[in-house]
Amino acid sequence: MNTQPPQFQDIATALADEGWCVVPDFLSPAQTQALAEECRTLRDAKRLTPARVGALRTATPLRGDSTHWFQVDALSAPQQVFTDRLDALRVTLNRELMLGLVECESHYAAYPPGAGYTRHLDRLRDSDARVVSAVFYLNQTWRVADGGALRLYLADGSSRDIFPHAGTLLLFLSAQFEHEVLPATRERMSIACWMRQHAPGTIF
Ligand SMILES: O=C(O)CCC(=O)C(=O)O
Ligand SMILES: [Fe+2]
Repeated sequence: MNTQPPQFQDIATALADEGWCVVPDFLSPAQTQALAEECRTLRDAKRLTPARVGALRTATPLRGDSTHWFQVDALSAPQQVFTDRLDALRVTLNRELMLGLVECESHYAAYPPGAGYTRHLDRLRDSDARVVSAVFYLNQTWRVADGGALRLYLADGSSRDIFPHAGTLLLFLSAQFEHEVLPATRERMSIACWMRQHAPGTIF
C-alpha cells in the first residue's frame, strides 16, 4: 500500500530526471515557524557553534554559519515533525530510486548578515556516505533584494539561484552539484540535511 503524499512521488521523479528539485511548503507554516523559533532560541542561548569544514574539522573562513546538530535520540517536538517527514521522503526515494539510504543527519544553520559559504560539494573527500543533500529554509518574508540565494551549479555550466523562503525544501544529489551560499543582508536560517547510504563509521 502506498501511503506517501503524491508530492513525494513527484520529488522522486524530479531527482531521477534532473538530480535536483525545489519543494515549496514541505511543512505547514506553523510547523516551519516552530523550527524557526527553536533555531532563534538556540542562537540566543549561544548553542550554535561556528561551522567547520572537511574531515579535519578545521575552523575555516570558507563558511560563515553557526550550526547545531539534531540529536537523533533527543529530538524536540518541532525537530521530530521535520525528521518524520524527511524520513518518509527517504523511504519513498529508496523505493522509487533504489538509493539504499539508511538515515538522515540534520543541523540547524544560522548565517549572520554578510556571511556565506563558498562553492563546494557536500560529499566529504574521505566518505561517499552522503547521497542526497536537503536544505529546509526557515525565513519569513524573504525578498530577492535580501540576497542569500543558494546558487546551484548545473552540469551544462549554467546555475540556478534558490532563495531561502520559509517552508521551501531544496534537494540535490550530493556528489553531482557544486553550490554556494551567497551573502545576505539579514540573518538567514535553515536546516541542512544529508540522506546517507551507510552509517557513520561503517567500513566498506
Ligand atoms: O544553506 C544552504 O542553502 C546550503 C548550505 C550548505 O551548502 C551546506 O551546509 O553544505
Ligand atoms: Fe553544501
